[in-house]
Amino acid sequence: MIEIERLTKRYGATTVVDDVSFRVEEGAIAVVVGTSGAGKSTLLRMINRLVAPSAGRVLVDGEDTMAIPEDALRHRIGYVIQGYGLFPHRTVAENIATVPRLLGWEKRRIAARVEELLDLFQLDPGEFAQKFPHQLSGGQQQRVGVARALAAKPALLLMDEPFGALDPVIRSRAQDDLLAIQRRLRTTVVLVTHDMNEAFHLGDRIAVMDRGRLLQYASPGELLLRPAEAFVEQLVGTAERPFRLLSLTKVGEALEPGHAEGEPILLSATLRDALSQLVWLGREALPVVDAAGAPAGRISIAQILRHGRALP
Ligand SMILES: Nc1ncnc2c1ncn2[C@@H]1O[C@H](COP(=O)(O)OP(=O)(O)OP(=O)(O)O)[C@@H](O)[C@H]1O
Repeated sequence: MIEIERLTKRYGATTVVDDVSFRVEEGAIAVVVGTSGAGKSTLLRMINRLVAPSAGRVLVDGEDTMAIPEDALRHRIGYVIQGYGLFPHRTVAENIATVPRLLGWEKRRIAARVEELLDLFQLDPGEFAQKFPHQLSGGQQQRVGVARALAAKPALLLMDEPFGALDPVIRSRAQDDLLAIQRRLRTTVVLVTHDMNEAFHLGDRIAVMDRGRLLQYASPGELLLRPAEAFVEQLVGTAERPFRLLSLTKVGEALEPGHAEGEPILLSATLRDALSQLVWLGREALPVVDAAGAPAGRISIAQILRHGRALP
């Protein structure tokens, strides 16, 4: 768990992070969004003390970060930035091994960890371990960057626009991969982005910042239905609001009994996916199946509308 208490950063007379407090539960993903210059990166960099706070404090698992020596702190907190910051003259394996080496892990343990992470990120160790960063695609470099940040099993992972350099298709896959890996490892994550779609896709909670201030810190559903200020509503995008709401609910949560004809939809798909499919196929309803392909019921346009209105 991470607790940010009244964190403030001033440069001369300018306050770039202004009295920000929020808490991220163990194993949750908090996404910080806001316009350019809102103070998102500065906030993130105060968490691992790359930037020294002017006031306030950060607790990681109850411990004040000021009480932890800086290098020890950075070993406990993974950090991923746009462009991944891989060491160009080190192989993929050496890059991933950076922190375990600094921590003095035994060679065998490091090798096993590197292999485990390469597997986890679907990079065949035989093919990738000895490659250099310039021999990898952007998406592969991104995965190595995250693998390196996770190598020493950090309590917390900080990510600053980690998908910013990826094209939309790869970006969406990288987000899904991160979610799958994060759900498995249960690492607490604080991620900065200016992309609202990314925020709604990844965030258990979303922190909205504007000119250094935290305007709202809430779940995606609350942010949509109860925006604290006009600026939050505007940032969320009123035209996108219904679709974002539908994307927060799984088909399984709105399932109807009965049959329908046509291409089945998975229980785990979102209502947004279902609506899109229904409109595309020009149907009133479609069958729903579970992951094994067994029939589970149906989903209809009428049901999606009913559900859309009844959301929290
Ligand atoms: N070392 C510094 N000295 C003076 N001002 C700084 C310094 N670092 C950042 N700032 C200012 O602080 C403000 C917040 O910067 P920050 O990078 O945290 O914003 P951001 O929300 O991450 O923006 P972006 O999305 O554009 O990266 C900006 O106005 C920036 O110019």
